[in-house]
Amino acid sequence: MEKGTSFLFSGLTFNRKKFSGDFERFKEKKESNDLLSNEASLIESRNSEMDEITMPGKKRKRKAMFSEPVEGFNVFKSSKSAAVTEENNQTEDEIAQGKKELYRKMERDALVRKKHNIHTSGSNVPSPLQDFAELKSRYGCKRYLIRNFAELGFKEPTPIQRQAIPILLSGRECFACAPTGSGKTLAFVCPMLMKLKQASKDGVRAVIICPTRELAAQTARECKKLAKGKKFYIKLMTKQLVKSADFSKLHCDILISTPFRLQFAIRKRKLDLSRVEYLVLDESDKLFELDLVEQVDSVVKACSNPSILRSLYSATLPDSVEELARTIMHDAVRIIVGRNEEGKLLALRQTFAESWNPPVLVFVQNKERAKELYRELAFDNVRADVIHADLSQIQRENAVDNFRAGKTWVLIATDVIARGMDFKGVNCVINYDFPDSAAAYIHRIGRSGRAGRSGEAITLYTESDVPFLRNIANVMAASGCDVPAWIMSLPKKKWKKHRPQRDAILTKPKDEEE
Ligand SMILES: Nc1ncnc2c1ncn2[C@@H]1O[C@H](COP(=O)(O)OP(=O)(O)OP(=O)(O)O)[C@@H](O)[C@H]1O
Repeated sequence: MEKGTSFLFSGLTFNRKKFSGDFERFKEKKESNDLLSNEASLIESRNSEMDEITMPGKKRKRKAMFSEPVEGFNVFKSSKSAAVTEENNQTEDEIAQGKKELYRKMERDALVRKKHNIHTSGSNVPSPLQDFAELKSRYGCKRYLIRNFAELGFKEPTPIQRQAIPILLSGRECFACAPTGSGKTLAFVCPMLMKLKQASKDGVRAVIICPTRELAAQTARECKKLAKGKKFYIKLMTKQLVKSADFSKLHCDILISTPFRLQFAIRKRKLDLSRVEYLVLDESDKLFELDLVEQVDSVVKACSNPSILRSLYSATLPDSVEELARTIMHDAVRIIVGRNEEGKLLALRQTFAESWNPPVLVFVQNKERAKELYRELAFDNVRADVIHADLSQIQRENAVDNFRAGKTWVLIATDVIARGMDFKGVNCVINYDFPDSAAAYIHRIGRSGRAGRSGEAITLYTESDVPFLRNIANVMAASGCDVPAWIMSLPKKKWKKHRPQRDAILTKPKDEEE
């Protein structure tokens, strides 16, 4: 999955002739984009200064410089001294100053990305947000939105919000991979509200497609909360609406729907999506699965406005999704946030904060990780306990007794220590660390729903586990799970005790450790 293909969407292969229409429209957008603040415009104009400085008649040179992946400090790798020409009227000092400022900005951006574990690829990626206040200073964000963030208790943007919002506000398309619960909804709703500015009666202007009705309803609720105080027409495509609305008269700024209902409305009810300016595909990995992809495709086609801005969000980014994304997007930026271990902790926290059904048994790879996870959950007031090999037999038995008696709701364990222990009435098993064999997987999930009761099993995985996903797919399918098609199409791999080196389970930044 991680390809290190930093030149993805970089524009190196951009065919100007073929996409001349798009090229023109991006140019237009840039000129008419009145949301860009002074600072952003300054950056834009500086970039175009560099454009002129480095490349009169030498476009490749400029591309090499701006296509470099802006990650870590690699940004300076290919920065070459600029050629000075007679054609521009700048002095060498001015050019040097401009370059210096540009490098400073790139360094600042790289630091923010590094701190928040944001990885981007694509050309000329807009700077990530340092805080919500920048939305106002850089993009002229209206007060109601900032006020709503404060009322909802959002103090600072989450990593995906830091990077996706400026990209979309700069008129660029993006596809983003960020863990569950990382605030993706706000990441696409905020720029949408800012760009739409105010309610209009010009037909549907923005569409958000979600794979399930529940998610669509939740997104509509979030959207309304974020738009509070501003009269936008935000509509959820309910069964009622799809059957009875007169779509020719429907006032709708933002329409949120499943692909099925949208496709139905387009085909049978003459819903016109030709004016849609923003299209969001949420949970795109699910949307691109076989049973939905055709419906999604017809919606994407119906959104025929040539100036449309598309963005795509997902908690996983399998190659198949990335390939499909590429077919519908132009010069998009790829954002990957909080990959791996960090994402797992976030997902677990969200599960415990939202909907869960204790008692829950959580499996990790070794005793060190069991202790680390226990320390993290202890902060969240989750009634958790842990059993590991450093505890005495009595301590372990007490932990299990408390779990059985309902005094603790979450028990963290390793495979070894859990072997032979009877955990009756476990409602959910969470494989926090991917099992190291199919037998371990069966053993773990067999702990839930015993004696005829139904149970739930959640398995979290990171990139290093992906090659082994297929190995548990059959067991998942046999226990009634809907296994995504892309997992079924992976090759089976020999297990060889899959216990990868994982980052520690730790939310405290490393530089704060004593
Ligand atoms: N900047 C923020 N600060 C604090 N909380 C936030 C912020 N942005 C969003 N949230 C909250 O975080 C929670 C998760 O957000 P959201 O549902 O958008 O995540 P998600 O990435 O879309 O997850 P999922 O994949 O499950 O849909 C929500 O309760 C939301 O209100």
